[in-house]
This record gives sequence, structure tokens and C-alpha cells, in this order.
Amino acid sequence: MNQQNPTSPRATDDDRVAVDDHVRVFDTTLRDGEQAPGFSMNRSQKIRLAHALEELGVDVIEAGFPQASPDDFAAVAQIAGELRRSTVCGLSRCLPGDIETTARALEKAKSARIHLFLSTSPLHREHKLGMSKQQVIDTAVDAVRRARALCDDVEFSAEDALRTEHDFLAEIFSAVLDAGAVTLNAPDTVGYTTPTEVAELFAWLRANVRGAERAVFSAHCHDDLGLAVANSLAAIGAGARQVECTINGIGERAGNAALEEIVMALRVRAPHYAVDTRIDARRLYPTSRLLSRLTGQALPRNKAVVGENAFAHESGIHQHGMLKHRGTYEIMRAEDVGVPPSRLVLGKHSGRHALRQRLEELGYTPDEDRLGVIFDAFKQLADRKREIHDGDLEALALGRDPDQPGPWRIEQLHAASHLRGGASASLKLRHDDGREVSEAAIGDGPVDAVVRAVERATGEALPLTDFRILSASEGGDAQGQAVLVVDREQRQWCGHGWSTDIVEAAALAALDVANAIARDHARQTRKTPAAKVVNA
Ligand SMILES: CC(=O)SCCNC(=O)CCNC(=O)[C@H](O)C(C)(C)COP(=O)(O)OP(=O)(O)OC[C@H]1O[C@@H](n2cnc3c(N)ncnc32)[C@H](O)[C@@H]1OP(=O)(O)O
Ligand SMILES: CC(C)C(=O)C(=O)O
Repeated sequence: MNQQNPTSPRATDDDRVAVDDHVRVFDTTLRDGEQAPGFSMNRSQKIRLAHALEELGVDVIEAGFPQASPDDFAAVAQIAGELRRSTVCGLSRCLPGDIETTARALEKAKSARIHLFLSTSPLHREHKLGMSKQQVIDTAVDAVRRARALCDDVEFSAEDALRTEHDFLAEIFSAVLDAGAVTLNAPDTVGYTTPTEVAELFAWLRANVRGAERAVFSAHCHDDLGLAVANSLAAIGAGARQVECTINGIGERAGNAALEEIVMALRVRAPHYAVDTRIDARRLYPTSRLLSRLTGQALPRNKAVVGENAFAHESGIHQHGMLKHRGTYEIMRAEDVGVPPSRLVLGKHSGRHALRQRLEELGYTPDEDRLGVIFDAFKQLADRKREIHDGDLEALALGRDPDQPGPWRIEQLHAASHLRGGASASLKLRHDDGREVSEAAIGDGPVDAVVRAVERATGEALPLTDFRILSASEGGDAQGQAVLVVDREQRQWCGHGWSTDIVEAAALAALDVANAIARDHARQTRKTPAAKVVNA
């Protein structure tokens, strides 16, 4: 491999290497990412993120695991119906029922993929599956054949591949390739491998799998030892042409390889790797921010590529160098990854044009009606705050979503804390059917009291498993984003609320969950046929 000229200051989109064997980006934020604690998303959030991933230029979007729950099925089906450029993929165990469910969820996709997985390592074969090597091969081959009968594009993942005997891995990959699989994925399921080891494995597989020249080899690395990106790049260096990754590196346990880091490593070190992705790097920052807002999980300031400090220079010696030549301390430009340029100051005297431009720079493209809703909310907020920051705009763009209707809305809210004596809250809610309900409750603190008051008013129990407040913007008058997670009916419900008042934000988040539960129950009732009247 070539070495990059160390004096070459930075890479831009124009420096891309012209190669036809591009690295396919398989994004699993909505599956492996979403299955990690703290990152669950509701359906409309998943749809929003899926569209952003398509805009980003992701080749394959793993939209979920349709057999996991009716909600997962519905999200995959809706994403499959709406996306037209990216391939939409569903994960499936090697079980006939899973395969049929996944194929049904993908029915409306323009381009669909069924992703089958089965463990291959000795540890998993013996202790998890209780299968012999031959049984694992037979199960995988049978599953690939079934999936191929329903879908042209089938990927097979050998779960825990990096702890599997090389010979056996080559044997099972050869067999599933013969059965019709197109992509062969060797996941480092537990984040155990090293760059040298992973490179050796991919080189070995390419030399020893029967029909390897027909296959796309894929890497899926976890970050348990902080090596996921390094291992993914090593796999690419050894011939992998698909990389499975997530926005911000979210995923099971310590996470997956971060998409933005892989994309920018390939681009900044273009001559070194000599392959590229088809990602529009200028969408990296907005997509990262969107995920962070949707899940209510703030990014560490020092996160590579998209963190707040990634392009900040505070120390004098660095600033001096930067003033002389940006290349001294920057290997890529903030604008290359989509950090919005000049900061127009937005406030109560700003108009729709400036608002639209800034929203677009942040990755939001509202239509006229939606812009009107955001503009009204913006003016209301600007009356309360001196300056409107990017975080405020993101909160407005996400917070009052017409796709997230009631039935309940807050009319009035009052909360008070009593020194050493707990807190109380009272509120008035209005239902879409015209009902008005007033309730009051006491709690350990104002947030607890307000959640109890929402429970009483809506009649929905809200057993909290997580509650967080994030600052959505800067300054003493910053908006807070409340994230509230409820475990009910064997599901996690996640609600969000934004306000400059954190108690109001908590009330809105609680109402977001209560509304989602109420809508879900209404849907179930509509689906249940009227009970038969049985005469005695
Ligand atoms: C490495 C990965 O990330 S794999 C994806 C992990 N993601 C998830 O598990 C999230 C979604 N999962 C779920 O919702 C549930 O686990 C379900 C609905 C899929 C299954 O639930 P349950 O039927 O209750 O099974 P449970 O999860 O307890 O156990 C898994 C079963 O699947 C079997 N299994 C696991 N992997 C596979 C596979 N690839 N192919 C076939 N069977 C498998 C296990 O042997 C076990 O079988 P058993 O019930 O006969 O003992
Ligand atoms: C399903 C597979 C690809 C997986 O997530 C893993 O092995 O980590």
C-alpha cells in the first residue's frame, strides 16, 4: 500500500480516489445500534433517521430485526416502502419463520436484502446452539436457500467468526456461497481481534473460500477493546469491500465501528487505502447530530470527526500554527464533514430565509408547511431567549413534530419544590376528543411530581427506567432536552421534550410516552374484530 505524502494537508471530496471497487457502507445504526441500552428509537424516529442515512449515501441500511417484535416489523416495512436509493435489509436467524417474516417486512423495498446469521465458533456451537459443525453448515445452507427463494440479495454472517477455526469458516462460507449468498460477513462479534489478525483472516478467506471471486467480503467489528475502526480498516486493506458500522459508533456493549471515522480515514488517507466509499461526507455531521438528538445521548466533546472539539483549537501554539497554515494542526476541514459554516446570529428579528438556510445547513429540509410550524415556534422561543443556537433549532425541528400527534396536549402546568419537603405539580391536559382533565400530584422532586400528574391525568402508568436532561444549546437560557424511558408491556417507550424550563421538558417527555401508548392502544383496538355475541 502507498504512503500518503505527509505534507499533503487535507483531503476534500475532490481528492477522492477513482476506483470502481468501492467499499460498500452497510449501516446498522437501526439494528445493532438501536438494540443497545439507551439508544432505542420509536418508529417515527427510525423513519427519520433512515431517510437521513439514505441522504448520506449509505449503500445498505439494516433497518431492524423484523421477527423481534411487531414494532420492529412495522418499522422495517415502512422504511422498505419509503426508501428508493439505499438497499433496505432485515436481520434474520436461520429459522424458516424468521426468514418468512423478514421477507414480508421487505416486500415493498425497491432493493431488499435478507441478512442471515448463525454462530460458527466452537464456544457458540457448543454452549449456545448445541450444534455440531455439520449441523451448523446444514442449517445455514438450508436458510440461505429459503431466503434466496424469496429475495435475490442474501448476506450470510458467521457470528463470532473471529474466534472460529479458519478451515471451518472457509468451509461454511463456500457452502453458503454455493447456496446463493452474495455477501459473506465475518463479524468480530465480541470485539476481540486485532488489526493484524483481522487482515490475515480476510486475506486467508479470499484465498481459501471456493468461489471467493464472486463474493463481497464484509467486516462487522465491535469496539470492546477500542479497536473496531482500526480492525475494519485492516479488513478493508485485506480486501473486504463491505464494512458494517453505525453512526457515532453506537451498538451492542461498547458499540460498533463508527461510520464517520471509517469514511474519513479512507478519504483523508486516500492514497494509502486506495479505495473509497460513496458517502457524502458533508452529511456526516448533520446525521451524527440527528442521531444524538433522536436518542437524547450527547456525544463526548472529543469524539473523532463529529465531536464539538474535533475542529476546536484553544492552545496558543496551535492557534499560532493554524493562523500560519491550517494544515499544521488540521488533517481535514470542518466543512468537509458538514460542520455548518458562518454562524448567522438568529434571534427575534430574524426571518424565514435565514431560518431555512440554517436548518438546511444543519441537515433539515422542511417543506413550506413544516417551516411555518417551526418558524412560529422559533418566534415564541426567541421572545424568551436572546439568541437562538443550533441546538435550539434542532430541538425546534424535531420537537414539535406534526407526525407525532396527541391525543393529549398540555394546557397549563405548575410545579413547586419545597425545601426538604418534596415537590408538587398540577396540570391541565386537553384530549383531541375535547375532554379537559386537571390533576395534581406530589413527588420526591418536581420532575417526579410532574410525571405522576401526567400519569393521573392520562390514566397511563409510566414506570420509569431512565430519565435524563441534556442541554440542547448554550448559555444560561439554554433549552433542555428531557429523555424519559418507560418499561411497559414488555416494551421500552422513549419520550422526548424540549423547553427552556426543564420541568416543562420533563412533562412534555412524559406526555410523549403517554401519547405513544394511547395511540398504540387505539391502533390495537381498531385491529381487534368486534367480539362475537354468543347466545346462552
Ligand atoms: C450478534 C447479534 O447481534 S445477533 C442479534 C441480537 N439481537 C437481538 O437478539 C434482539 C432481538 N431479539 C429478540 O427480540 C428475541 O431474542 C427473539 C424474538 C428474536 C427471540 O426470542 P425468544 O424466542 O424468546 O428466544 P431467546 O432470545 O430467549 O433465545 C434465542 C433462541 O434463538 C436461537 N438462535 C440464536 N441465534 C440463532 C440463529 N442465528 N439461527 C437460529 N436460531 C438461533 C437460540 O438458540 C435460542 O433458541 P431456543 O429458544 O430454541 O433455545
Ligand atoms: C448479526 C451479526 C452480524 C452481529 O451483529 C455480530 O456478530 O455482532
